[in-house]
Amino acid sequence: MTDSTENYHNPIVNKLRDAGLFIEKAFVDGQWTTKDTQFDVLGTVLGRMPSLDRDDFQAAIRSASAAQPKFFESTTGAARGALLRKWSDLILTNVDDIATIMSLENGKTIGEAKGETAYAASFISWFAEEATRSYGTTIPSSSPDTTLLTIREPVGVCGIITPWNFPAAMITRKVGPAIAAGCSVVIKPPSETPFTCMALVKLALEAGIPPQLIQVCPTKDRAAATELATNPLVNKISFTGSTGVGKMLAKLAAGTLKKVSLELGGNAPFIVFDDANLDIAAEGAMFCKFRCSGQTCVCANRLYVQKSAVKSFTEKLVQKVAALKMGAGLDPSTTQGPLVNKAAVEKAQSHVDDALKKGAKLEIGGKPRQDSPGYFFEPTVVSGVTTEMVVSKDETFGPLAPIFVFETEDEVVRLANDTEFGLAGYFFSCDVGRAWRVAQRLQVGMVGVNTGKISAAEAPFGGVKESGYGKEGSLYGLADYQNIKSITFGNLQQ
Ligand SMILES: NC(=O)c1ccc[n+]([C@@H]2O[C@H](COP(=O)([O-])OP(=O)(O)OC[C@H]3O[C@@H](n4cnc5c(N)ncnc54)[C@H](O)[C@@H]3O)[C@@H](O)[C@H]2O)c1
Ligand SMILES: O=CCCC(=O)O
Repeated sequence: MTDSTENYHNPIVNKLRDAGLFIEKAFVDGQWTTKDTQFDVLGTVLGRMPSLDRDDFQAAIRSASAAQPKFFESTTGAARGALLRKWSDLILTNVDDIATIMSLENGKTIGEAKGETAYAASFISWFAEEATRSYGTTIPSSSPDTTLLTIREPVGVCGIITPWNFPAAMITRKVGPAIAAGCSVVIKPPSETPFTCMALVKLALEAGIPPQLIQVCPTKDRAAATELATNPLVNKISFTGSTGVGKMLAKLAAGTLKKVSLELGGNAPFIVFDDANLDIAAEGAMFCKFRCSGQTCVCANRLYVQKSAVKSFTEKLVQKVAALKMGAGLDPSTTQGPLVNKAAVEKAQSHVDDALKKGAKLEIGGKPRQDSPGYFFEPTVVSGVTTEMVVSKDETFGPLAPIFVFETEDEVVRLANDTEFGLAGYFFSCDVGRAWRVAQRLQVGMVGVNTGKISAAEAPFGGVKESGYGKEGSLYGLADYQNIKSITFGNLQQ
């Protein structure tokens, strides 16, 4: 192990204004550290990271546990807010470098990467404000002899595990409220995209956040990462990722009854009624289907279009898809970056093949492409899709827009809800009565009505059913990192 933050010869640093933001190290107990056991990020194209083991996780947890009470006891909400505000400002000042690192490790376009960096910073600045609004209550007591009130306390040490598709925002949406509440965190960043996380943490230190408060344990050893779910010193685990891994972590966390937040997979319905503005609907579909090349948990997975609108909507969508341009994320003319890996391309292909085999029609796209390095799959639209096809049940997590036809409102609501997932849902209609009805009837945590954009720091983010539990961002996000303590005061007068 070493305490050096020096950076060296990796060619990526030539693309950065501040080469020190590219860090191939872990951050444990206030030290930048490395190990002999390492893993490649993007093969060997980008860099290497130390792969931490269970002992390292335990050391990080112990250090975070020792630091947390000191931090909470020595800071007010306003002081924690000031630290977070400074961190958010530093992220925005370094947006170009962070976006460059993110685009290189994730593949998303530089425009999207800058957008995500601003989105990531917005969670920190949001929770900087929330830190000062952590109110308790006074409660009318049922007994004349007592006075009852509540205060909010940090849960303690939070284990944080996040996916590669939003290398910055999934981390700040958790770390922002954790620090606002007075918690410490041990982060297991995604092994596909650890470098964005390290840059963010370096800026957190520059902002003055105490070193032991944020620990980062990159690893390829998934079993070691489960220490965050089992170690008794960890009080909460917050996970974003697939439903299978989320369920496994929740079971492990039950052993010590940790508080658990789970942001899991989706299978979002996207409904276009025949009274919708079809141009707005097609625009919404482009955003929420093809953002991050279809690799977001809130991406539309099933597009239901009412029979009389299907021809016109499909034409509009195909025309827009034809204008997309695949390529390297750093090329400013690129609108679609590569998928995360070969398996992602194979999954998209298998969903297309299955649909076509069962009678769907290919409108555009439909195959892998290899014009530049990376795993590309053409933005694809398939029509005539039915419930027998795999894509009606399984999240593609890729650039495939499958169009189903429906006839009535009742039918489409039933179809939309016919899934074990319940993260996001979208629909387009100019009928106010229908808008209110359908918004209530969709079994999801988040609904977009006449818009495909539902994500913002102020909007409660989270799902129902097997898409998980807990709300991130918004006025609810801080509470997930706090315990409410009730204090009953006995009346001292006889
Ligand atoms: N609801 C949300 O907010 C949200 C946001 C982004 C992604 N997602 C979901 O995430 C999934 C895609 O991400 P993914 O493929 O990286 O998910 P994943 O579950 O495979 O991985 C997520 C994180 O968990 C880690 N992990 C994986 N297996 C583990 C194990 N056995 N023990 C400990 N840690 C483990 C990974 O290394 C990564 O850091 C999709 O289903 C998507 O819908 C949900
Ligand atoms: O992938 C899921 C998160 C994306 C978002 O916050 O909009």
